[in-house]
Amino acid sequence: MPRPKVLYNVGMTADGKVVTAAGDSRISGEEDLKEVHRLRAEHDAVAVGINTVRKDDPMLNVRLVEGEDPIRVVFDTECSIPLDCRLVRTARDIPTVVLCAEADPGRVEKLEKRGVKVEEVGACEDGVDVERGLELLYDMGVRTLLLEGGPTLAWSFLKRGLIDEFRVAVAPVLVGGSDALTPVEGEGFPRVDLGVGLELKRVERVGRDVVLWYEVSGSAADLASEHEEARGRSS
Ligand SMILES: NC(=O)C1=CN([C@@H]2O[C@H](COP(=O)(O)OP(=O)(O)OC[C@H]3O[C@@H](n4cnc5c(N)ncnc54)[C@H](OP(=O)(O)O)[C@@H]3O)[C@@H](O)[C@H]2O)C=CC1
Ligand SMILES: Nc1nc(O)c(N)c(N[C@@H]2O[C@H](COP(=O)(O)O)[C@@H](O)[C@H]2O)n1
Repeated sequence: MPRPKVLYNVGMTADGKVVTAAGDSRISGEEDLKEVHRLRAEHDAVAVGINTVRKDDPMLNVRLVEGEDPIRVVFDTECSIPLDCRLVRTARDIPTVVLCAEADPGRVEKLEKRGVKVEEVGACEDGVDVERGLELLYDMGVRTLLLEGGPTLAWSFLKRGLIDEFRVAVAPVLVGGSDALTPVEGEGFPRVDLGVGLELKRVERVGRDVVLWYEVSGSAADLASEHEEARGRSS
């Protein structure tokens, strides 16, 4: 089934954290934030997990550069999104979709009255059925999706092979914290060679940050065997 192309984008400290243990996620510098808004304008939709909504109360719109707002999508298993969060409060002006596993009809009514579109797509082991959710977005006309996190939702996409590109802005700061989250959380792959392989496409300095732009190129195990084959051919 067709699905949108997915770019996962995060701001990360030089020691690999996307939020401090105390909950501060303002990591990217001003220039990179402008780039993030440019990316939002270039994508049909932007998606986050419900914890990011709970912690950051984000807008996910385009306001630092000229451009159109993308559709805002929240993966929210039980349709628990707060009615007073900014996404819901602005849903009449900016298309906002909540993808849930199943929802109480009273809850759906409250959200839809406020302009939010609620879609029940069923469950997977991690929460909302991500594959079905992406297919539904495709059916709605979404061809490109900017995944903005958080790391728990990103793992759910990654382990299913649903991330096509990864862009990370590395900020020149160290924050430490063994409880501070990294770009991808979840259970993780047990071995490096089973991880998702990346190919570096671009490195650029954006203000004070360094941006690394990767394409996903299969599992690290696949890449290792291709590399061995190429070595065999050249010897
Ligand atoms: N620096 C950066 O660029 C960014 C930082 N962040 C930070 O990340 C933190 C939030 O990340 P995190 O805690 O990982 O939470 P997420 O935002 O990834 O949300 C995860 C939650 O989404 C719900 N969910 C629904 N369907 C799925 C699914 N299929 N797979 C996984 N989760 C699903 C679950 O909650 P439920 O079961 O309740 O529905 C789950 O616990 C915040 O502190 C935020 O500031 C976030 C984005 C970017
Ligand atoms: N790329 C990036 N860099 C950071 O430093 C960030 N904190 C984020 N966060 C993402 O953007 C959301 C906030 O968006 P608004 O400014 O409210 O529009 C936040 O919730 C994360 O998804 N991204």
